[in-house]
Amino acid sequence: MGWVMPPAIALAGEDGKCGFARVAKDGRSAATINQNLLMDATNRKIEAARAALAYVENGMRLGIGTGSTAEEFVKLLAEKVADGLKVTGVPTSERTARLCMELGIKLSSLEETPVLDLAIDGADEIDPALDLIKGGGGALLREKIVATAAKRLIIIADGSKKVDCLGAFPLPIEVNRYGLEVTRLAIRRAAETLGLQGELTLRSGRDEPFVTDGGHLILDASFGRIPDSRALSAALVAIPGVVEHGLFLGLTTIAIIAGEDGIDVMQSAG
Ligand SMILES: O=C(CO)[C@H](O)[C@H](O)COP(=O)(O)O
Repeated sequence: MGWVMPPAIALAGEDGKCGFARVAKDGRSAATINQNLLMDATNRKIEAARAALAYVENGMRLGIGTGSTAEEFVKLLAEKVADGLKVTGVPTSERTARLCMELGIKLSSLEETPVLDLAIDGADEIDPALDLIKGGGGALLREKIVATAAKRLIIIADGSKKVDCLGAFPLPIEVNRYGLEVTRLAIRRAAETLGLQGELTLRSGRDEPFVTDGGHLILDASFGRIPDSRALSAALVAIPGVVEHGLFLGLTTIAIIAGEDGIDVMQSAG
């Protein structure tokens, strides 16, 4: 599951000051407004997913992402499949595989289908160069392998995912269980060398701690701002206990972002 949290809302209090109040000036409760914000975000995810469908052609080998936005895409894709579209999907997680199977989308594996025409996935953050933070749903390793197997990667998201600089969303780092504390220290040292500081939190889940489809753990790194994502990426992959990290650099072909003013389609310069 992605980090789908309603943003905290600042409502006008009785004294007219901006602050958190239980009832807005127009009488709507915070719960109602939060519900509406969630609905807006969901509708935008659906619109981005619908726009991505236009890139799917009959016979395609398709990488299928993980998370709430990717799931909206899966539901729309399943409708097209029911109408006769033929695609072969390669899922990026067990969760996505289950949904595809429930909805009748034919699946394959990367062993059988190592080259994909297109991958479609969500993201936690997207910067102006279309570099990403991914892995809020814990599927970053398979997502990155699938994205790399695909000739094109289309990212679908609602406008809240757009950032000027990556890093406000905690960076997921998938690590081996063995030597966890050694790896944590090595990540901290590597980050500090690059001027980055912040908590490295072991992700918890229904099973404690959260365990990825590959059987690994996730450390979420709250750096706040990552000015040089390429240097951080290189430093992280050099640490033996790091399996993969959620910086997706230079992989995105197109980002489809649904915001307040409609859909923005951004193409990578590369
Ligand atoms: O990287 C991911 C999963 O590992 C997701 O694509 C990312 O977390 C976005 O999720 P959502 O669409 O639910 O906001």
